[in-house]
Amino acid sequence: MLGSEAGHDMIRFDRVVKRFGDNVVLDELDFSVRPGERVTLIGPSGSGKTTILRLLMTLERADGGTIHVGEECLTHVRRGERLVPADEKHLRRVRKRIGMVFQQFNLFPNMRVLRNVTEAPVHVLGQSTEDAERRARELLEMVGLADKIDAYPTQLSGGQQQRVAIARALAMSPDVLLLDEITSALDPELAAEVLDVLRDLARTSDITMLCVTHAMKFARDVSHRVLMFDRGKIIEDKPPAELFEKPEQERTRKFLRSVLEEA
Ligand SMILES: Nc1ncnc2c1ncn2[C@@H]1O[C@H](COP(=O)(O)OP(=O)(O)OP(=O)(O)O)[C@@H](O)[C@H]1O
Repeated sequence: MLGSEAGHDMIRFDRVVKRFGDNVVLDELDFSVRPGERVTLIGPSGSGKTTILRLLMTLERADGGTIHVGEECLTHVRRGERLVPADEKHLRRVRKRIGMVFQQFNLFPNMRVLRNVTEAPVHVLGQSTEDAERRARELLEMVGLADKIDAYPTQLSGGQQQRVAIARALAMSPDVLLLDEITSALDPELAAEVLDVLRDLARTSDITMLCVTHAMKFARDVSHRVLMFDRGKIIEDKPPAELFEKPEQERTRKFLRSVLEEA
């Protein structure tokens, strides 16, 4: 399925297969996320959650199936009547539409905060420095760091660095924001600051978000849907209140108990 046939989903996986050697991590996985929806992936370590985000970032290639982001197919391009695997040029174009925030902030250490946020809009999207800086200041204000624009990343706390990373991802005006365990490297107090920013973002914008987290409170407060993964398959897909209060599967109950014990 390609282009407009993909319908109205913002993210769509159709029978996606991903293997690492003999390890079949995703086995014909289907799922979709609608525009503006915030979806959280939960599940035990090794169940394939990060692999899904990496496929969307085109950091990994699928071994089978198709992935769409909006109208764009990430996995294939059409050549005449044929579908062929997407080439690097196509991937570069699609990648711009996807924002990602990682556990380990990954800021440019030699650049001040403002430049961290303007770098990609200027060099990848071709925005003027003036426009990019205006937008960066707005975003840094939104994440509560208007007074840190001249600081270097090492002068900031982990929570502040992560908030810069969120502003940096949003500066590209992505269609989709992917968040991979973004609070796991932070102390609870700093994690709370980051989660507050995301709660605000969820309240004030209609950006589509796909998150992997062990922070169940965040999943509950921010998501429209929570998908429980086990061994590369979705075993429950429900609004958070329902999933957390009335999990149907024993596997989900066991996982939720283990996460609560850790907290
Ligand atoms: N680059 C790689 N090479 C080989 N195996 C990999 C690679 N990346 C992931 N895997 C394997 O794929 C499986 C799924 O990993 P993935 O990181 O997606 O799980 P996860 O659900 O995100 O786990 P966690 O909660 O620990 O981050 C694991 O068995 C992992 O060992």
